[in-house]
Amino acid sequence: MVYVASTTAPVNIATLKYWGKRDKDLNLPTNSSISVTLAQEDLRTLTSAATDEGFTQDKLWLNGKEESLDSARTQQCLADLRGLRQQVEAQDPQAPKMSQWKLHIVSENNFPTAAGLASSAAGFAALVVAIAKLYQLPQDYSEISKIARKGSGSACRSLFGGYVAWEMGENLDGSDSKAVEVAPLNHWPNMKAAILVVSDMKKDTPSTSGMQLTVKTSDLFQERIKNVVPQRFEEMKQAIRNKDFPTFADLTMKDSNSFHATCLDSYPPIFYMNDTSRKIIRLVHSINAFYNETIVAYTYDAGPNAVLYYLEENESKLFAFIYKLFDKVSGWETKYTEAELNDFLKEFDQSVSPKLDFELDDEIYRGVSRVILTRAGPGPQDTTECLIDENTGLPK
Ligand SMILES: Nc1ncnc2c1ncn2[C@@H]1O[C@H](COP(=O)(O)OP(=O)(O)OP(=O)(O)O)[C@@H](O)[C@H]1O
Ligand SMILES: C[C@@](O)(CCOP(=O)(O)OP(=O)(O)O)CC(=O)O
Repeated sequence: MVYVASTTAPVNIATLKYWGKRDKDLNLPTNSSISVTLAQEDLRTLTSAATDEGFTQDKLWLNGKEESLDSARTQQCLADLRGLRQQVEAQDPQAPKMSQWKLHIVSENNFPTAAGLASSAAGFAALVVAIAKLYQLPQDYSEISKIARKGSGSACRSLFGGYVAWEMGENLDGSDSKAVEVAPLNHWPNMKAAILVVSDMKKDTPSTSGMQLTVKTSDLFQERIKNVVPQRFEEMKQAIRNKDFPTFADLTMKDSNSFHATCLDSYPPIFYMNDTSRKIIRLVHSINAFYNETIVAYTYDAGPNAVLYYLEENESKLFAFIYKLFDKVSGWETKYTEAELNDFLKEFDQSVSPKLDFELDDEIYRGVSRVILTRAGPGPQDTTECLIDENTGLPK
C-alpha cells in the first residue's frame, strides 16, 4: 500500500539577514536572523511524499523532472526524518515500518527555481513537512525546523507564517538552532511586499560559497556579527511586536546594506546587486524623503531582485511612484483592475507631480522583468492537491 502526504510551504524574505555559517555541515549560522513569510498564492512549493514497502530507490521529481537526491544536505534531512520515524515505530509496534522503506517525492514551485526568490527555502520546508506528515511525527514545527535548516539554512524560517526568527543557538550539535514565531500573521496582517524582479537568471555565486568566502576574508563581517546584528535582532523583534513600521523598515534597509557591504568587503568581492538594484535603493530613499516618513523598505538577498515591504494603508502613496515608473512591466494586471491602476496614475498627477523635488528615471523599468505583488502570509498548509498517483506511487 502506498502511503501519501502533501503540503504547501511558503517563501520567506529575511529582513535581518542570515549570512555566514559557523558549521557548514549542520548549517549553523554566525548570527540570528528574522524574516517575513510571504503569501502562497504567488510564491509557494507544493510537495507530495509517498512511501511503500515495494519502492526500490529514494526519488525526487522537481517541476516535472527527475532530480538527484544525493546531495549531503538532502540526505541529512531524510536521515533525520527516518530517525524520528523510528522512534514512532519503537513506541507503536502496529505502526508500519516506513523508516525502512524508500521515498518518492514530487514537488512543484509556482515560480522560477534558483533565481534568488528563495526557492530553496520553500523547497526544503515543503520537503521536510511533507515527510513529517507522512511519518506522522509528533514533534512541533520548531523541532522540525531544525531538519529543514540542514537542507538550507533559510528554509527553517519557512516553517512558520507571519514574522519569524531563526535563533542561531550555541550548541555545537545545532540542537538549539531553530525557527520560532516572533508574531503570527494576524498580529500585523497588513504587511505587503512588492518584488521587482531584476533578473530571472541563475545567480553566479551561490549563497553557500559566498558565505564561506565572506566569513574567511571580510573584516567588516566580524564587526557585523559581533556588534551590529545582535542588537538589531532585539530591536527588530520589538518593532514587529509594536507594529512600528518606520523602525522595522529602517532596520531592514540598514541590514540589507550591511550584508551587501560584507559581500563587497569579501576578497575577491562578491556583487549581488546591479545598477538597477542600486537605482531602486535611491528611489526608495527619495520616496520616503518625499513623504517625510518611512513608508517603504527595500531588501536584497543574494541576487539583484528588490523586495519592497510596505503597509497596505500606504499602498496608493507608494504605487503613485512605482506604478508610474514600472507600468510597462507585467504583474500588475493580475492584482488590479484598469480603474484601480488608473487611480495610481491620478494619485501621481494630482498629489506627487506638483510637489516632486527629485528627478524620476523614466528608463528604470528597463532593468526589471516583472513585478510580483504579494503580502505576508501563513506557514505550511495542508492541501487536498496531490502530485503522486496513489496506485503507482509515481508522479501524476
Ligand atoms: N521544491 C523543491 N524541492 C526540493 N528542493 C528544491 C525545491 N526548490 C528548490 N530546491 C533546491 O534549491 C535549489 C535552489 O536553491 P538556491 O539557493 O540556488 O536558489 P534560491 O533559493 O532561489 O536563492 P536564495 O536561497 O539565495 O534566495 C535547487 O537547485 C534545488 O536543489
Ligand atoms: C541572503 C540570504 O537569502 C541567504 C540565504 O542563504 P541560504 O539559506 O540559501 O543558504 P544555505 O544555508 O547555504 O542554503 C539571507 C537570508 O535568507 O537570511
